[in-house]
Amino acid sequence: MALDMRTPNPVTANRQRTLMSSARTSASFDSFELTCMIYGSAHIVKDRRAAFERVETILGTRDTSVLPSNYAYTSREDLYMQGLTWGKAAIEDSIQYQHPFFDNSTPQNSLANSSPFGMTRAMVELGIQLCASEEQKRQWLPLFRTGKMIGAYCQTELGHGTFVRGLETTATWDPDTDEFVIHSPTLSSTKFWPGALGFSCTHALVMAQLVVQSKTYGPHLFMVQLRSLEDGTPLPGITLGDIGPKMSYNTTCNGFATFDQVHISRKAMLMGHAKVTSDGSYSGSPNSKLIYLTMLKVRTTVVKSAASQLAEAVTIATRYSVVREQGAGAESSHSIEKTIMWYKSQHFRILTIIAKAYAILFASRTLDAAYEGSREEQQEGAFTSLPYVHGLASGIKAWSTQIAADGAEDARKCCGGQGYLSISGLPDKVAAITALATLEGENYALWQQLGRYLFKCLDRIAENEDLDPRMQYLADGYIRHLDGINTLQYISRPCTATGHEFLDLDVQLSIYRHTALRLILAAHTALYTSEKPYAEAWNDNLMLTIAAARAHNQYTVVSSFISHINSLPSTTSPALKTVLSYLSALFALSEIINPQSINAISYVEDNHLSHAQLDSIRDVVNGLLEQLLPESVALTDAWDFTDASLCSAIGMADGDVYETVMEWVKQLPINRKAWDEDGGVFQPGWREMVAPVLKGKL
Ligand SMILES: Cc1cc2nc3c(=O)[nH]c(=O)nc-3n(C[C@H](O)[C@H](O)[C@H](O)COP(=O)(O)OP(=O)(O)OC[C@H]3O[C@@H](n4cnc5c(N)ncnc54)[C@H](O)[C@@H]3O)c2cc1C
Repeated sequence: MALDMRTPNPVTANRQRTLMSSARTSASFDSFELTCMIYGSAHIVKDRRAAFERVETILGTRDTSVLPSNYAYTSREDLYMQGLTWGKAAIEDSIQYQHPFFDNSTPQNSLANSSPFGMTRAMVELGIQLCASEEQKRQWLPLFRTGKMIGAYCQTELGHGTFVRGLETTATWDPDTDEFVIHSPTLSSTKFWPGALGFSCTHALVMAQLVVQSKTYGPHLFMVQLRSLEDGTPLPGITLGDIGPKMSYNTTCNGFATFDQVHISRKAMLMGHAKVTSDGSYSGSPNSKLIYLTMLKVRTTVVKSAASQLAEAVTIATRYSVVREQGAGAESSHSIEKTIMWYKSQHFRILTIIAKAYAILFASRTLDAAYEGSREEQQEGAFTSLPYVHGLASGIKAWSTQIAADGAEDARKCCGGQGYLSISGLPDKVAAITALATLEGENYALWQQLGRYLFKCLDRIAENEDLDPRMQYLADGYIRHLDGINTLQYISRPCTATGHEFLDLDVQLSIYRHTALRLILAAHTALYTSEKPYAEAWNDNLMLTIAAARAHNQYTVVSSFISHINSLPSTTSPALKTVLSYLSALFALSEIINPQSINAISYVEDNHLSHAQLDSIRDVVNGLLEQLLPESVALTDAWDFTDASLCSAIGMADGDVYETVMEWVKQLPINRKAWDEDGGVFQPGWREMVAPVLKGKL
């Protein structure tokens, strides 16, 4: 007997479709207006939709009744070939139609480096733009932009990731040939992890220790050809391979590379900042941090990706939650089943995750603006705002990727058993988001970088020196005492708000400001009053430093959310403004009362908020949840994800969960073989393993 594989996706109304439709129509605002706000304009939304439609049509993924191939064919080789297939479709579309939609993210809304072609745009072209000379840009950019060269960004080694200065690969200038020799001197210097390095790229930007006339100048970037452009084989002296299956990102070939005395032209060193001339003289970069500009810029992209990937996960969970029904148990008066969204715990989890996705989106805009401002300043040869931007990017990247990973995992749990199915799309999305906490600056290293910047600000305040204007709240927050080592003092003003006053944005900001000022000074004092050597004192106080950095970041993020809402264009509809301001308040207040938020305890540990005030905040949050419940589906629809890109049997826009789950499950190769060939049982397993057990032939 064969399973019916051709069940069409029913278009007739079923209960789930009806529930979805009413959840969607309950919104008070037009989700398209929010879509335009997310992506920039109606024109961009139209072009973006067209790009997705073209690529999804080529890939054949728009027919959602067909089981997506990534759930059917899952070997290492299969997944890599699928990544090549959709990566090729995306890059060809971008080149033909000259658009940026797949520059930093894939047709599945994942970060572009999960495509074998993705590193070219996302990091290599960027590295060239930021670190190469004008001549080098003219030479390389057109080749990468037209697909004539495919890139990887090779920094991490088997032995070193976070500690970039500890990289061991060397680039030694050879005076006899006026070339650099790229070499891997140890096993631990093997380049390990770079996306596309395994089998897809032709060239790589390689981070190596520059050695000129026996002097080491630290890590610099070099353009190295790795493979023959004719047949893809590695060039002499270079060994390349794949690093194997990963939690996610299996559609690309993260790889390893070793170099055995590989000669490259001197002009292959990226010489936009530091230079080596033909007589072996070295001139350094005007600012030592410029070598890391590519990573800084990519961090801004990672933050945007964290927002959209979290939005993807919560879109699936929201859609499932408004169509999935469960009763509350025999002892409950709710004998009639309710959609799971009705239960307050689900309602709280889903809506706070939605709020976090928007908080990250708006924080990313603040970061982008600061980054662009700093770039303009750098074009004029000034670097004064670079430390601020570096601190800002460190905090927002570490925070956003952590809450996106935690939020996506909770969104998955919100879908119960079905969320554990691969075909829900959630396991892979959760695993992909988790990588963001590690790549482009490991989060715990980044918290420390922000902490270091904050302490420098406090030192400047103590010395009565100017701060970046965006850090003025620190200068305003402390009183200077000119005697003793602890020269700064924070005078705390207790929070006096009650009831609905917590909806006041200034009240919310003042709570966050108080906590930041208190924790930054506490960490600074602990560090500077320690009698241990600095490195030991730093390590002893690391958790205080991280708490301080997190508190400052929370203040920045809440300020950014509020200021974006305050500066919405005058054309924004009142309904949308209201919904976004509720969302901002939900974000700010739920972080304080939710015991699962990392910082929750810091808002109450000094009694700045009393027990009664916490109860008031809980009431206000409950009110916000009620207001926002009818908006849930529209708030996630606004991200404009296609069904094909969500690739989720339980997250279809039309709510058709059960039909899709069963259609896809029936098409799994293991079921097809069992039903089409073996009479409803998987014969190899039954014959060789189950039957002998049954027949006692152990
Ligand atoms: C999906 C993915 C794609 C990647 N793509 C690329 C790529 O294209 N190119 C590339 O070059 N690399 C790539 N990487 C590698 C990535 O950049 C590194 O994994 C990252 O920099 C972290 O380094 P590590 O793995 O050596 O971790 P480690 O530095 O060994 O960190 C391990 C643990 O030690 C802790 N730790 C380390 N140092 C400190 C410290 N000073 N203080 C406190 N705690 C510390 C960290 O917090 C972490 O918990 C990729 C990684 C992933 C997961």
